[in-house]
Amino acid sequence: SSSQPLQQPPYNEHISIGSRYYSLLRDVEVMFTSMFYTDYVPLFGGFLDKLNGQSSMLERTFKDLNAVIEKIINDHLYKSNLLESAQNDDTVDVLLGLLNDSTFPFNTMNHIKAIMMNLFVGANTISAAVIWALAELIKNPIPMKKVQEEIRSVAQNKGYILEGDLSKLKYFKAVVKETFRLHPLAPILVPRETLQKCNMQGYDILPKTIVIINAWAIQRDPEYWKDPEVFMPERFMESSVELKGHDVMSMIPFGGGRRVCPGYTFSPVSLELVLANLLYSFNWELPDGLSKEEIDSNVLPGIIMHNEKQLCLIAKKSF
Ligand code: HEM
Repeated sequence: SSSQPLQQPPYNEHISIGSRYYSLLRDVEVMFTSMFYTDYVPLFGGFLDKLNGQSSMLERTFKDLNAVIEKIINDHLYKSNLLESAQNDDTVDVLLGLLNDSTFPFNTMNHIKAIMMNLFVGANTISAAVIWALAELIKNPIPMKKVQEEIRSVAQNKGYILEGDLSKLKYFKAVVKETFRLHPLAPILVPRETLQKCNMQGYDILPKTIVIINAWAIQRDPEYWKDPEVFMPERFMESSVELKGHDVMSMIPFGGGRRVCPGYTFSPVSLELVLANLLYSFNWELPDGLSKEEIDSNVLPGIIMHNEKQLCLIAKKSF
């Protein structure tokens, strides 16, 4: 990360967060999983990365990301000079409050920028999960009907679903799990390095070997899942399988162990609240001329699995 001091306003005026935000998110996601020759052939790889444009793409993406993060930080610093009360503090205000706090080990501006980058990349997961769930439900009208009936009977005429309602939505929770099973958002977990020699299925794995874990394949393994390609939330109704990654052989949408996704604690609730309210408030239909067979399950390149073609549905107010 950059060690340059933050710029004073007016700063980086060419960056309008609104216009660059979404394309930057995509570029950052792609960069995270791009292959760089220099990682494998340190001597000549840099030259090849320059030749194929990877290095300049990385530099440009980093520069823009840094500029967006600095703009957000500056806006917050400027705002907190105007407002004395901490009443409206958000995550960035809290992080800035830790600057130079000697009791906190990650207290420099670069640490704060790095934490913000993690949040920035993580933020796109919730919307991706909502879209996968809606795509599966529109393709499967029986689960769609069942889940909407359950949500509407719990919410009754209240007009919305609150966090406290979620624990009563057993079938809905099964829909969420089934969505994560078929569409793990980060299918190739964070790479691991072996500490000691081990043997897996007859293969000797030496210490310091990079191991890639394919959650997508694990969650569609016919040895653990009946009809693995079929969207069938019922499979989770009587099952003790959780999202947290205790069942490493069958279900790890948030990874597991020391590198488990730190968003695990709050992401499921955020996603469930958004999805449950969308299913409660609207009936969903395909636009004229589009059949459910045409809904795309292909994914874009990058660290998070997004549909290649945008999902386009018609929402009709249900009450
Ligand atoms: C539905 C939502 C999400 C899913 C399915 C998801 C999934 C994952 C997975 C599978 C990993 C790799 C874990 C491993 O290798 O064991 C991961 C890592 C990570 N996630 Fe998430 N994530 C989600 C939301 C978020 C959010 C909202 C944030 C940030 C606010 C976030 C931040 C991170 C970070 C920083 C890592 C890297 C952790 C490390 O390397 O130690 N994630 N996530």
